Amino acid sequence: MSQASASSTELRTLRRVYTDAAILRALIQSLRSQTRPAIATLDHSIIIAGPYGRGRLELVLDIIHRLQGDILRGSPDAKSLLTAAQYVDNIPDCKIISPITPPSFLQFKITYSRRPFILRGYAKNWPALTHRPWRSHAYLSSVAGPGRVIPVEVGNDYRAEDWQQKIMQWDEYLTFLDFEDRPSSRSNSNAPYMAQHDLLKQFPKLQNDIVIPDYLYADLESQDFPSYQSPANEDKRILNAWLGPEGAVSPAHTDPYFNFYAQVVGHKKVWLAPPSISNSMYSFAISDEDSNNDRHSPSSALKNTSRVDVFADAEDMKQFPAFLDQVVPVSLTAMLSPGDVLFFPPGWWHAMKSESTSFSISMWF
Ligand SMILES: O=C(O)CCC(=O)C(=O)O
Ligand SMILES: [Fe+2]
Repeated sequence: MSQASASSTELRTLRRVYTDAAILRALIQSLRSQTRPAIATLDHSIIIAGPYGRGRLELVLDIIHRLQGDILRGSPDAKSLLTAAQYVDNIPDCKIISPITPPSFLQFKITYSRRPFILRGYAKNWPALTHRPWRSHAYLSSVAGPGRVIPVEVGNDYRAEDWQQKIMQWDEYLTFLDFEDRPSSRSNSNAPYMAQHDLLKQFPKLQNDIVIPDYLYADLESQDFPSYQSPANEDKRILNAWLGPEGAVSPAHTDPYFNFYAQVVGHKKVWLAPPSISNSMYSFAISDEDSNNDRHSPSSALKNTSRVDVFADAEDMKQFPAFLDQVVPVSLTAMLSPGDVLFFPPGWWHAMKSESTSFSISMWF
């Protein structure tokens, strides 16, 4: 190594140490309610150090955005800042999906709808997050009334052999989950997952608790997305609820719709990759072509689902070299907190993992 490159390595190390020290300092300041000094500390890391390090710019901007939200709301939300910070090294080699301020209807229609983005806190004033809280067991039980049943998924995730769908009592299901007003003493990570279910149709009172974003009426130019399909119902949109325990996973897959995905309760880790890398996703469709006589040949329902566990360590992904080479460098990730809304276009690969009891609403259009 030459003298010159040794010193540029040192410089990079210094910039990285400065950046990480600034992030830690800002978090401590925010915990002491020194919100403006915390923003200044983070700005220093941008001005002086770059900031340097994988995902650090996105993280610094995200924390600033949240701190500014705290100033506007007048209350520091140190917990959500810590969640963002803890997250940074969770999934290596992924960029963080940019959080942006809400675009205008036209900006969304013309440019923003082409790529994933996150609107932090966009849904924070929904009744579901304020006075009719979906984080309350008592409220969720009351909107249903007694005797109601719902479909749940049991087993690791829908690729596993022991995976099944069952119908169970809504009230019984709620007792498996930790809610703010009824913390359960037992670990709930083996509870079933109520995934992709039109709960709002079943319990219509819940429809008053959310607000459909205007963006859903943007009538997007879908020819740029070859896999796009218009939802085949009158509303031209499909709403689904996703309620599950910590650890509930949806493996990487694609859907043919645009998606606004709102996080209402708890935290959810999301992973995304663009349609262009589909050939490196080891989907079950490709495995069907490769092996003629696979007795576990999955049904065509899995052809848009990957065999790779995208949340696993790189070590466990060695059997999927094209994924490591082609997908990992372009994949994106984020942690959604209550009130955050994620957007992504049709054909984008996505996987989700609940970090706590989590309740989300997807809006396909
Ligand atoms: O929340 C999840 O587990 C998956 C959500 C999803 O796949 C979707 O909204 O299309
Ligand atoms: Fe999906």
